[in-house]
Order: sequence, then C-alpha cells, then structure tokens
Amino acid sequence: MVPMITAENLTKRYADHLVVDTVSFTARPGRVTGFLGPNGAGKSTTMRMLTGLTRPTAGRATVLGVPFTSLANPGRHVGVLLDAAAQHAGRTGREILTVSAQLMGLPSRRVEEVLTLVGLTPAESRARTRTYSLGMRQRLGLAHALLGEPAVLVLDEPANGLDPAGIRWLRTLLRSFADSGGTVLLSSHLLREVEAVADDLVIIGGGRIVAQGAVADLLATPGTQVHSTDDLTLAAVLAADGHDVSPTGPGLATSATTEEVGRLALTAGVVLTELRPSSSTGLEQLFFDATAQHGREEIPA
Ligand SMILES: Nc1ncnc2c1ncn2[C@@H]1O[C@H](COP(=O)(O)OP(=O)(O)OP(=O)(O)O)[C@@H](O)[C@H]1O
Repeated sequence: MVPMITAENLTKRYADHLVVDTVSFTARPGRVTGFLGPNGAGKSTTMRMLTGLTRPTAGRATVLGVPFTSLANPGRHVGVLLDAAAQHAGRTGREILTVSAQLMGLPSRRVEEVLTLVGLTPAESRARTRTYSLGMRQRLGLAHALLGEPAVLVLDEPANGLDPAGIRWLRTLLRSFADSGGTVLLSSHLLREVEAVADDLVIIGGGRIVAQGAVADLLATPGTQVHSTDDLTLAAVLAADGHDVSPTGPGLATSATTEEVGRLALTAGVVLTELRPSSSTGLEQLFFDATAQHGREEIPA
C-alpha cells in the first residue's frame, strides 16, 4: 500500500539543540499509527514539519506523496489538530468552522455535520471559544480537522482534556476512519488508548526513533506458559530440544511454541495441565523499555 505520510531523515535543530534527529517512518492507509515519546521527545516538532508549519533543518516529509505545502486546498486532504488552544478566542466555534468551510469551498451544512459528529451542542457552537473548556476546544479542533472530509488525519494529543465518554467516542471515530481507508497519525500520552486503537507504532526518545513497527509484532512475546504433572521431566526434554526454560512458580515459561511443547510432552509421556502462549508485554512496558535512556529523572515523592 502507498504510504500516505512519509518522514525521511527528518531533522530539526534549534541553535545547538538537536530536537529531531534523522527520523524516518511511514503511516499507511487503513491504519492508525500511534506516535509516542516522553515530554520533549520531538513529537510535536515532527508533526509540525509534516504539516509544513516548521521547516526541517534536513530531511523531507510528504503527505499523499508531496510536501504538505504543495497540496492545493490542503484541508480537503489532510485534517490537522496540533494545538487545540490556538483557536481565535473571540470567535464562536461555529464561526471558526464556517470561515474554514468557505475557504475550502464546502457547503455550510458540512459545519452542522461536524458539530453533530463531535458532540458540540448548538448552544456551545454559538459561544465564544474563550469560554470553552479544554475538552470543548479539543472537540472543536477535531471538528475542524474533519471538516474537509480528508483522507489523512494528523492529530497531536487529541484525547487531551476529553472526558471518558469523549475518549471512547474518539477511539471509535479513529477506528472507523481508518477502517474506511483513512490514514491516522496520532500522538498521545495515554498509552492504554493508543494500545486500544493503534495498528502501528513509532516511538521516539531524545529526537530519535527508538522503536517502530506493527503493534502486534512489537507487543508479541514469543513463547509458552506450561504446567504439567511432571514439570521436572518436561523442563529436561524442552532444554534437551534446545529451548530456554525457566520456572514460574507453578509451571514453566519456555521459548518453545505451544505446539512444540505439546509434541515434546506427548513423546515424554507427560500430562499437561495448562498450556498457553505467554501473555504480551503490554505497551506501557514497551514504552518504558524503549525510552528508558530518554525519560526524566523520577520526581521524588
Ligand atoms: N521553536 C523552538 N525553539 C527552540 N526549541 C524548541 C522549539 N520548539 C520546540 N523546541 C524544543 O524541542 C524539544 C522537543 O519539543 P516537542 O514539543 O517537539 O516535544 P514533544 O515530544 O511534543 O513533547 P510533549 O510530549 O511535552 O508535548 C523540546 O526540548 C522543546 O523545548
């Protein structure tokens, strides 16, 4: 599949501070790509470079095959939410959307559609955005990103400030957007949310990519958890067949697959009482392992 977003050796330096360092990745249609990293890792700067707001010191970024700034009527192709607080405080939500709809050549009914989609009430849409809560600003920012019915969404911390119902709604929205062929690049600190919705991950620390790939591959832990009526014999036959084996309280953890364990147990005449693939590491553990060198010192309680 043709990648919809590409970063090729993207690099940004401010004075002597290398903020983004040769970052390369792709985000593909039909998939949600989670973009993770500790505070200050360079996520927002990367997203700003992808959307033409910050000029890279080196490297290249494309959206739909071209630099963002070369897109005619970009809002019809790419929905961007970078800073929900950066909305005109003196305008109402409806005014902001109406102006953008006119600039994009969209019918005014599209404003109503996105307001309904993001759950902003008619009264809220007629209030000036300076009176909005963070969650309402975020919903307006999402409405703005979705306005032009884009094929690509670039969203920096879109769940920030949303209430639990809003977070669940956003997850469903992003999933169905990707399932209908859209491309989503999503940064977030909510690891559970990312784990629930992302298909691919890009993790950065200190401006560099520290892990990337499909969530299923990154979180898969090969191996098997097994318990039998004779774990000593089973451990011996597993080890003799070249597999790693370690005791785990009751039972054994081994690098062998469930099928390999089953076959060896059968040959050895050992009765299995439990046999299952090892559980996944979980995104939180992967995140901390990948970014260990780049995290902040733990703050003493
Ligand atoms: N315009 C700028 N001038 C100088 N330094 C900058 C500028 N913009 C960002 N930085 C620095 O670049 C680094 C990365 O910032 P960035 O906002 O991209 O990180 P982030 O991963 O989005 O962080 P967070 O999770 O806190 O939002 C930070 O150290 C920040 O201070």
